[in-house]
Amino acid sequence: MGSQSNRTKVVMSADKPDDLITSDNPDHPANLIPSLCAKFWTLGWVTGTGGGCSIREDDLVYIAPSGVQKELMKPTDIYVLSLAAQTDPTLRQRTYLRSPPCYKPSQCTPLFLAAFTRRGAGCCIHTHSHWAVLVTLLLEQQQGDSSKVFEINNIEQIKGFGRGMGKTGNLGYHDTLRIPVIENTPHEEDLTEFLEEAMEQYPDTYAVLVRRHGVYVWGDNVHKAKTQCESLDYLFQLAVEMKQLGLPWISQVTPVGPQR
Ligand SMILES: CSCCC(=O)C(=O)COP(=O)(O)O
Ligand SMILES: [Zn+2]
Repeated sequence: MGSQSNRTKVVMSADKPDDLITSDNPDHPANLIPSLCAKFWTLGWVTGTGGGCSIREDDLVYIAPSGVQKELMKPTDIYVLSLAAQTDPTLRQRTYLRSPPCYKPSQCTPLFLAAFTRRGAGCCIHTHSHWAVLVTLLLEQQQGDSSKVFEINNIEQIKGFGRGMGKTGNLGYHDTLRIPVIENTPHEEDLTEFLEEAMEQYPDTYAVLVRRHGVYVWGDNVHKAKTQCESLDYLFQLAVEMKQLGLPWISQVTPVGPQR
């Protein structure tokens, strides 16, 4: 296995690339990625340069640099690419409309692109949250296929999740939330094929856990991706604490009141 630099070819193009990341609007992706990452850092999601997030607006994808302190990023650090301009179906060769000097694009880029191309997501967040990692370690203790999926039900915060891309409404209190787990690989970009397999196996999932590493969470837009990532982190923490108390993640609770 080589390093990312000799595995992924990066091509540059664009007339006025800085126009793509210059805006007074705090909700512009080039402003939003740094401000979101600064918030995520306070939650322990993107410490030590790990983790990050990417935003897609129509055809344009905004990506952070690799190996930088994500909470200190500036809009001028952001890469931009056009999804339509990508001709390599494996996305190993990528054409950037804007590329800041001195950096490489995030190693998470092909995983973010999988969420955009395969799910039509508008935002994808990758965290190295302790709670996500601990859940994968607890699952690792289980035998067989049960170690490959996190399942929880009958917890109010499950309502923070959509039913699936293209489906309306959110999960209900009694629904079971299932998040597949893939094994970690030495290089982040090598996770892509396993993330894509998990997406196929769990067509309604909005997240994939990576064993001993973290989690990828996406949504139609920034608001939904952030809501789902926060809900998931809450559930992961709860699950770890439930396990410490000997409480099961799946429970049989008799529904009360009218079922809608
Ligand atoms: C200590 S971070 C190792 C790489 C990683 O897992 C990650 O999420 C960050 O990758 P990037 O290329 O965006 O710095
Ligand atoms: Zn990572």
